[in-house]
Amino acid sequence: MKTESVKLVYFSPTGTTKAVVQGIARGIQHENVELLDITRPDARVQPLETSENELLVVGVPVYMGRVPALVTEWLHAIAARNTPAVCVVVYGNRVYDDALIELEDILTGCGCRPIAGAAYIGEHSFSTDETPTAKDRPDAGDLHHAESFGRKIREKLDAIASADQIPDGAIPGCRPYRGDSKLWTVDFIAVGDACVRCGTCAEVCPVGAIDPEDSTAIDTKKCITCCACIKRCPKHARTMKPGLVRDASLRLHTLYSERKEPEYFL
Ligand SMILES: Cc1cc2nc3c(=O)[nH]c(=O)nc-3n(C[C@H](O)[C@H](O)[C@H](O)COP(=O)(O)O)c2cc1C
Repeated sequence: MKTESVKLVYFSPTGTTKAVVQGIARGIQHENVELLDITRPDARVQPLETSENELLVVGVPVYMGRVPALVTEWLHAIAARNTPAVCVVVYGNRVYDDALIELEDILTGCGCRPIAGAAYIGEHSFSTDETPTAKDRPDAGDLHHAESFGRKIREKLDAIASADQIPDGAIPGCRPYRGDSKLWTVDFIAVGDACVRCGTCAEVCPVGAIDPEDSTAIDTKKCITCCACIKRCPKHARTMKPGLVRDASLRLHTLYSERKEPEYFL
């Protein structure tokens, strides 16, 4: 089937999900690719409308084995009409549990026809230089895999005349979903003297939890512990205080150091 465009939709506070879906898009090789980055709160105001003539690629990170609760409302509101869709989850080398089938269910529920799914590995949000987990992933091998997955999606689309011919259910998973969509409410970010109040942290925060005028003022009720502000601080002024998140970082580093590989389902 012919598609007029590919829409790449992603939520990606620390950039690994974005890198993966862009890799997939390179493999799909469509001349008309539109990016819809829903990481920032202002990008999740307008609902998305799509038609049968488009291919939707939706990528989210795995949070506690689930699709991040923060984006489910926006995803549920997508207005699709038989739109072929690719479901992509990116996880930090621990587990993705049922996040992929959850994403498939959400997209099916709003009128999409899932054509493929994949789980990739990205550097864990809680990874630090001292306790790295899946450091620098997706790496060249992962991105090569993503491009090859993209080519396979294209071949699958080329082999059918319309979205009605997409066969059901290649994506594995259980219902009710494992994992827990409830995140921690925790005061875990230390701001050091190197901070120059440039405001980058507030800009990259996906939930508006940081005061743009005072980067030490963090609303812990809004914070989703994504660590974008830590990882993207140009002065490396933000670190983890001792406690829940730093302990988790050490635990992940200790227990999940064995490299996992991407998987796709077509
Ligand atoms: C609150 C939270 C929960 C997470 N839960 C999981 C998980 O259950 N399994 C896992 O392997 N990685 C987990 N991660 C790690 C992210 O899925 C991973 O780092 C991903 O690559 C981040 O995507 P991004 O770079 O697009 O933000 C979690 C990260 C955060 C912030």
